Amino acid sequence: MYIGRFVVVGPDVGAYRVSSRSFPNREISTRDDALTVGPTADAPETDNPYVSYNCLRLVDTPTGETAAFGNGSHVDPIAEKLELGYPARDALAESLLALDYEKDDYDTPRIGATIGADGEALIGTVRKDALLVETVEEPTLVATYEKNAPESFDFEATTATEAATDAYDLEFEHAVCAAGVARTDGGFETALENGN
Ligand SMILES: NC(=O)c1ncn([C@@H]2O[C@H](COP(=O)(O)O)[C@@H](O)[C@H]2O)c1NC=O
Repeated sequence: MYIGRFVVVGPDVGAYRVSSRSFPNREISTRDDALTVGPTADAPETDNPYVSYNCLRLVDTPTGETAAFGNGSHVDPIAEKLELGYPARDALAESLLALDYEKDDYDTPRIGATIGADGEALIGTVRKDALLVETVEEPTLVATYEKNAPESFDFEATTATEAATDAYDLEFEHAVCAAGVARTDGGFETALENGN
């Protein structure tokens, strides 16, 4: 089954996977406190505005360090609102709604998630027909296609590295790269899996 990009979160560990039929020549790289999706050196040029972006950011908020991740440029305003002290629900809902679903051939939804220092985790999506933002108590997945509403998901990773590799290895078609994040006693850890 092809479900496109997806996030899994719950509550202490999260992952974001790029699956792509159209733009497989991409990888995740680390830049300061962000993980960034971009083209590999051999990727054909594209003017598609939706394929390069920060997919994960760690930010200091008034309630402690928080992770924000998702499938596009909305990750930045989510992170910035968290830094300003917005509740995660509001940061997700306002940023998803402001940027809205992508204006491409598929009306691709935006998806995102947060994990706070206090263990609070949320997941959300904006589709052409809905805005959904939920608190997560157990591992939960939302994807751009097919599984386009948050659903409980069996995800046993406990570290950032496991989260990235487990997400990358899931059977959903056209895996390209994945990011993982985990809350530890010493703060957040991140990891990436580019399949090479
Ligand atoms: N975030 C991404 O990595 C991303 N990759 C592709 N898209 C969008 O989704 C469309 C379909 O891509 P695909 O056939 O690879 O699922 C692309 O034309 C592009 O507009 C993306 N946008 C949202 O998921």
